[in-house]
Amino acid sequence: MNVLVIGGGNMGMTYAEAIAKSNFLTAGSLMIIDQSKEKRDELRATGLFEVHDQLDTCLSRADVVLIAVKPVHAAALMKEMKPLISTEQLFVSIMAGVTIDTIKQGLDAVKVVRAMPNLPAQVGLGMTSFTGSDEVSRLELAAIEQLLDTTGRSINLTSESEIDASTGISGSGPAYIFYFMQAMMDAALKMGFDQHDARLLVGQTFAGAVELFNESTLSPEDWMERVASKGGTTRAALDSMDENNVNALIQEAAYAAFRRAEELGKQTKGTEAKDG
Ligand SMILES: NC(=O)C1=CN([C@@H]2O[C@H](COP(=O)(O)OP(=O)(O)OC[C@H]3O[C@@H](n4cnc5c(N)ncnc54)[C@H](OP(=O)(O)O)[C@@H]3O)[C@@H](O)[C@H]2O)C=CC1
Ligand SMILES: O=C(O)[C@@H]1CCC=N1
Repeated sequence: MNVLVIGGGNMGMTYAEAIAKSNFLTAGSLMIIDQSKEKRDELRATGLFEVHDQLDTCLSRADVVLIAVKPVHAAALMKEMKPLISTEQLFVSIMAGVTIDTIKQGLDAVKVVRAMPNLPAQVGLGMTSFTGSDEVSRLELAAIEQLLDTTGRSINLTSESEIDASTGISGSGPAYIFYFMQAMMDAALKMGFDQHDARLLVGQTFAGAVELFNESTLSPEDWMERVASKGGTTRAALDSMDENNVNALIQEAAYAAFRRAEELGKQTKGTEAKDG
């Protein structure tokens, strides 16, 4: 199977590296293209894949095409791709919000998988949700699942609305964790720790808590109870968060991302995306 990744930014590069380092493809069957010369030089320096400057040297050779450009660039890219593709090819888009119908129409393609990965894919701990158009066979979907799993774990969802929802949880989610970490680091710095120690205290606390959660079937709430002694320090912190409605605010943030994914879907329908 020949795979072409279009867009060698954060996610495209991550996928290309993960696929190249896995045993999923035979040597020489992974190609990547980016519009920026600087990115192409960076990609060539890895020595892991064939790097292309032009679609006409690589697109028609690909069985699977992974589209990893920003939603705002989708329309222009699809216009460029359309004369070069065939209906046998399978297109996997990781663009937030951009719907399967938009891609089918934009490319005149039939086999489309829409996927939503996340950045921890860079360290093999990615979480990707995906769904395919009716024309994608079970066998093809299973092969795509294997491809996506080179970056971590995946979940096959049944509707695009669930893909938009998962964008608000796992796609954008790593940034919420970093937001929380930044707030904890800010507090540590205010308490007098230096940058190095604040980073260690926060990083190891997150790593430990996540490990406990993943190694058990307990809920986060159960774990909170195990940390909080009656009348103790943790209860003071948790009460403060509850009084300030932090849970509701985090949920609202996740919904904001979900709604933005839906908006991007509408904006990219048949026209150029406005932003994103
Ligand atoms: N970052 C993340 O955590 C996640 C991102 N995504 C999705 O992944 C996609 C990519 O995001 P990300 O990697 O962060 O974005 P980046 O901007 O880092 O990467 C996109 C790359 O594609 C290049 N590009 C744009 N148009 C073309 C074209 N026509 N042909 C070839 N290359 C092109 C861009 O070049 P230039 O810089 O010159 O524009 C850029 O190098 C987005 O659609 C996003 O929604 C999904 C989940 C998580
Ligand atoms: O912020 C974004 O639009 C992309 C999609 C999910 C994570 N990053």
